[in-house]
Amino acid sequence: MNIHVVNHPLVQHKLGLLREGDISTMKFRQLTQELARLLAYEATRDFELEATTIDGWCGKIDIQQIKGKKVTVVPILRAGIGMLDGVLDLVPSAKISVVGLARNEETLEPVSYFEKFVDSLDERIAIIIDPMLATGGSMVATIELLKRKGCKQIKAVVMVAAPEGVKVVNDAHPDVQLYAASLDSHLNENGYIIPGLGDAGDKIFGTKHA
Ligand SMILES: O=P(O)(O)OC[C@H]1O[C@H](OP(=O)(O)OP(=O)(O)O)[C@H](O)[C@@H]1O
Ligand SMILES: O=c1cc[nH]c(=O)[nH]1
Ligand SMILES: [Mg+2]
Repeated sequence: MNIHVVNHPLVQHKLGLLREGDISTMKFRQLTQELARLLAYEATRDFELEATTIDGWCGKIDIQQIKGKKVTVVPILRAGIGMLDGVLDLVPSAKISVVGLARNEETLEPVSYFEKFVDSLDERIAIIIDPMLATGGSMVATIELLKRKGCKQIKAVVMVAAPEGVKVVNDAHPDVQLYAASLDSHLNENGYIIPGLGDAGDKIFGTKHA
């Protein structure tokens, strides 16, 4: 299975806290931001550097800077918004493209309701963010929208992934690199990740039901 599971102690500790059954909206949101920041750190690890010379305090000095490529962060609505500020903390100049998808609760198919992309996607690295990769339907739909717009380099950062969804994404788009805090056990009969987090969108937005 082609997925990079980030085993850093901070990531695993925060993920454990996130799994608490009756977690508050505030705590879930805060931990989601913190995890997003740590996962973004890993997902940007292979960004290319180039040498350049600047005027330092003691004269010319050689420094390293990230090479040319521009970044677009792509939150999948709604839940992906919960990770956005954490990722932008590390890539503050990134432009934001938005994809609105909601899973039909019976068919589990993603239903599209919004999309707005930044320009020059053929020159950008796209970092898709969504807390949950379950059947993989929403992720594949987003990757396909980006590729149709010319995007050639795509990474996807999720907090929790199910093996079923990872396989679907790997099979359809083997070029897309996946990053997660956990590869969980399986999906239940309602398409929820086990042990998972429950409904991440509801928990981030405070619409969670009893
Ligand atoms: O891998 P999949 O089976 O497609 O499921 C994952 C999707 O489901 C959730 O969103 P949801 O549709 O609940 O919408 P929300 O973010 O508005 O809560 C989640 O945030 C993903 O986008
Ligand atoms: O477990 C899941 C599956 C889909 N969406 C969620 O928010 N959680
Ligand atoms: Mg969604």
